[in-house]
This record gives sequence, C-alpha cells and structure tokens, in this order.
Amino acid sequence: MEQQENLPYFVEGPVVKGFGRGSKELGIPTANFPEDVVRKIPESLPCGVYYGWACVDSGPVLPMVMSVGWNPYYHNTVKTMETHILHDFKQDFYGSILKVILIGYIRPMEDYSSLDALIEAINSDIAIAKKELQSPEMLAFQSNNFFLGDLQNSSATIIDKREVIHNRLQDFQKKNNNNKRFEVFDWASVLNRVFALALSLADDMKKGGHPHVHDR
Ligand SMILES: Cc1cc2nc3c(=O)[nH]c(=O)nc-3n(C[C@H](O)[C@H](O)[C@H](O)COP(=O)(O)O)c2cc1C
Ligand SMILES: Nc1ncnc2c1ncn2[C@@H]1O[C@H](COP(=O)(O)OP(=O)(O)O)[C@@H](O)[C@H]1O
Repeated sequence: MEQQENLPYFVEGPVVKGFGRGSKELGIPTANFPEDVVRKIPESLPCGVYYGWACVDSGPVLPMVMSVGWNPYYHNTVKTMETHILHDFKQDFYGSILKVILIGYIRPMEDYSSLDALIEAINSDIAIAKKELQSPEMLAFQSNNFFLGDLQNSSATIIDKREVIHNRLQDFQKKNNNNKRFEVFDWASVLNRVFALALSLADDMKKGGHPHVHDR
C-alpha cells in the first residue's frame, strides 16, 4: 500500500494547545504538535489517520491513534497532527515532550455529516489500533530505542533519524538564539548535515554497499 511507504515515521516535539473544540469532553482529547514540527512532515507522508506508539516525557510507551491533515469536518486552514493516546491521564501535559512512532495507516481524513459520525469513526480507528498493535512486529516498536533517546541504535529510517535530529537541533538553536555566534554562522544546520552524512554512510556500510549521500 502506497500510504505505508514512509512508515514507520518518528516524530518528537512539545505538546501545545489545540483549537479547544472540547474533544476532551467527548472523551477523545488530542495532543497537538506545534506548527513548526508539522511543517517538517514531508508531503510524501499522506494526510490521514494512523496508529502507533506514543510516549510523554519519560513515561510509559502507550498505544495511540493520530490524525494528520486539515480536519475537513472543522474546515481547518492549517495542517495539524493530533495524537489521542489510549490511556487515562490524570492531568493535562501541555509543554511535555511527546514522541510518536506512526506505524500503520488506517484511512484518509473524511468530512463527516455530524459530530456523532466523526466520534464513531474515531472509536472505530481506536478499535483497529488496539487490534493491530498486538502483533509481534508492532509490539517490537514499543521498546524501540527512539523512546529511550538512543538515536544511533534506533531502527528509524535515515529520513526519520534526520527529522528527529533536525528537531533537536532547532530546539538547541532556539535556546541559544541570544548568542551572537549563531547569528553569524548557522552551526545547527552544519551539524545537521554532518549528522545526516554520518548516518547515511553508516547505513550504507551496514547494507554492505558503497556509501553514498542521500538527498533530503
Ligand atoms: C484518530 C483520529 C481520527 C480523526 N479523523 C478525523 C476525520 O476523519 N475528519 C476530521 O475532520 N477530523 C478528524 N480528526 C480530528 C478531530 O476533528 C480533532 O481531533 C478535533 O478537531 C479535536 O480538536 P481539538 O484538539 O482542537 O479539540 C481525527 C482525530 C483523531 C484523533
Ligand atoms: N489520552 C490523552 N491523549 C492526548 N491528550 C490528552 C490525553 N489525556 C489528557 N490529554 C491532554 O489533553 C490535551 C488536549 O485536550 P483537548 O480537549 O483536545 O484540547 P486542545 O485541543 O485545546 O489542546 C492534550 O494536550 C493533553 O495535555
């Protein structure tokens, strides 16, 4: 299936406030990634509904369902990534770091005729996720090194590793944005290229082929 081509896909970022449409009251709260994280998701990752694993800060790795797109039901003008974690959290976790692995594609985003129909569709997505995540291949991702912060030994594909590294370097850059040196020379992007090249070479060596540079 074409939608499975870029999976698994690894994303990490802080949880920000969404549109506040009261999805919590409906029993389906969704944690939102900020716009800059969503913007980095390549066009090659189709909009739609996904299932996979999620982890908040250094908490347990839990099943999740996620929507990626423009929420046609609400006629959104910005693309969002909204993660509903299948767990009863005692409190909100805005500002926490959310890590997700998108493993399976469920369906495209639909414009439902009523809120009840949308909720019914999401509940069906949840049932699919629960079932699919029980297989040994899916369970293996629950203990992926990505959740431990060990990127070198993560089974993320090259583009995913770069994405995570890119996000981390952007945070690093933001923290240092008062430092004049960063205005003169973009160290973060240089480091990003060096990391990407090193990962690319390591992967090629592992495959036993001749190392070559992948384009972003
Ligand atoms: C698993 C899942 C599937 C979704 N499917 C759709 C969909 O098909 N169409 C749609 O318009 N929105 C869909 N959504 C997005 C919801 O509309 C969204 O979570 C809701 O707008 C909550 O907004 P809020 O975070 O601002 O409260 C889906 C969300 C989830 C978690
Ligand atoms: N199981 C859960 N999955 C996702 N978010 C949850 C969950 N339980 C609590 N939350 C919290 O709820 C927030 C989302 O609530 P929601 O009503 O969708 O509001 P908003 O869209 O305004 O952020 C998340 O950012 C998170 O802090």
